[in-house]
Amino acid sequence: MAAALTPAARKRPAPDKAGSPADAGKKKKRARHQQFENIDDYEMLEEIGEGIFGVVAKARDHRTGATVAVKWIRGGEFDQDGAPNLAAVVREASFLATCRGHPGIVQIKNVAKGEETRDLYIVMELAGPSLRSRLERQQPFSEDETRDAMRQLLQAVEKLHATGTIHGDINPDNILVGADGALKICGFGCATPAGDVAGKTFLERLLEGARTQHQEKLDGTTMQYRSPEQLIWSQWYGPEGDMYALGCVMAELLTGEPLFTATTEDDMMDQTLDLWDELASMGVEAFDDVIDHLSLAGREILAGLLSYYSCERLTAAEALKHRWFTEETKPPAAVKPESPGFVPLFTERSIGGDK
Ligand SMILES: Nc1ncnc2c1ncn2[C@@H]1O[C@H](COP(=O)(O)OP(=O)(O)OP(=O)(O)O)[C@@H](O)[C@H]1O
Repeated sequence: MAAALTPAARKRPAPDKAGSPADAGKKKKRARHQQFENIDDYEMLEEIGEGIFGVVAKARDHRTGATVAVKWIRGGEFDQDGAPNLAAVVREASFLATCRGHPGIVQIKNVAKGEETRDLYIVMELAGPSLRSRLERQQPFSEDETRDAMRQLLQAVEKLHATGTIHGDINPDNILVGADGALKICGFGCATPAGDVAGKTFLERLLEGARTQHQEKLDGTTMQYRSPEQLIWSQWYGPEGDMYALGCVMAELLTGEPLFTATTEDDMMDQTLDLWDELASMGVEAFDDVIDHLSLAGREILAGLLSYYSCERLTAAEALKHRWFTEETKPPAAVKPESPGFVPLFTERSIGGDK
């Protein structure tokens, strides 16, 4: 069994000692907290996540008393004009808005702009904790739990892809787990429109030069969940990259450990090629050593998602029609559409500046 499928010796975070890097991080977060409290309508309760484009915090909406999640992107952090921020936020908010109402995608409530600071805020429903923290705290998922989780994720990704959106950064940090086990995909900072690449094979994309837009954001994606084509030909990746990431997530649900543990792009490529080699030579038996509690049908899904060639990879719609989902003995939980509870987007209003 090659390294790619060996359960990872995942490194736990170092103990939080005074003066350690973790402590320095906390001080940084506290400083942000003080500034965040200056926002008129939202009282910051605690920071819950951080991406390259902003901080996500649990916050209380003073007007309604509701607890929400606010992604705060500081104005001008990436450009003196602040223009790239605005474009990125509008794009991220638009992707979320397009999918609103789907239970598997975190609901956007509002977008706001601080007139003085030019900070931008995406207000969302609060969900979570993240699947990453669930996996770190509890046992790996059983096959039934994995099937339920994968069904929800595939339905959400089917919706995303149907709207022409590539998420681009699906990983356990960007999957939130509700108290009832309901999963929601968040973290749309690297999302991109399928645009020119939609409906084309990978080869057609290469020949026609049809590139995925905004590929500059690939650096922000989580390397251990990148598909082979994202690793090699990053400008031509399509929605299939999300399917590969879902394969990585599925393996992690079953083992409790990340499928790939590479820390450099070269290592990641080596591990990706090892997996390709194993799947090519052993087929679904490639998973025997690490996933002993998965039926043949489940292994077919896993192998179909982790196919090296993007054109052979299962789409979300195809995966959902597979017998692993359709022939299970237990009836699937009904998925009810959610009321978006939506406040119109881009109602620009001042939410206070630095006072
Ligand atoms: N609505 C939410 N409720 C609870 N937690 C959230 C919510 N949205 C995001 N998070 C948490 O905050 C983290 C960072 O979110 P963010 O949207 O910044 O991620 P990202 O898109 O991966 O980063 P970036 O936008 O910088 O690329 C997520 O990984 C998630 O764990």
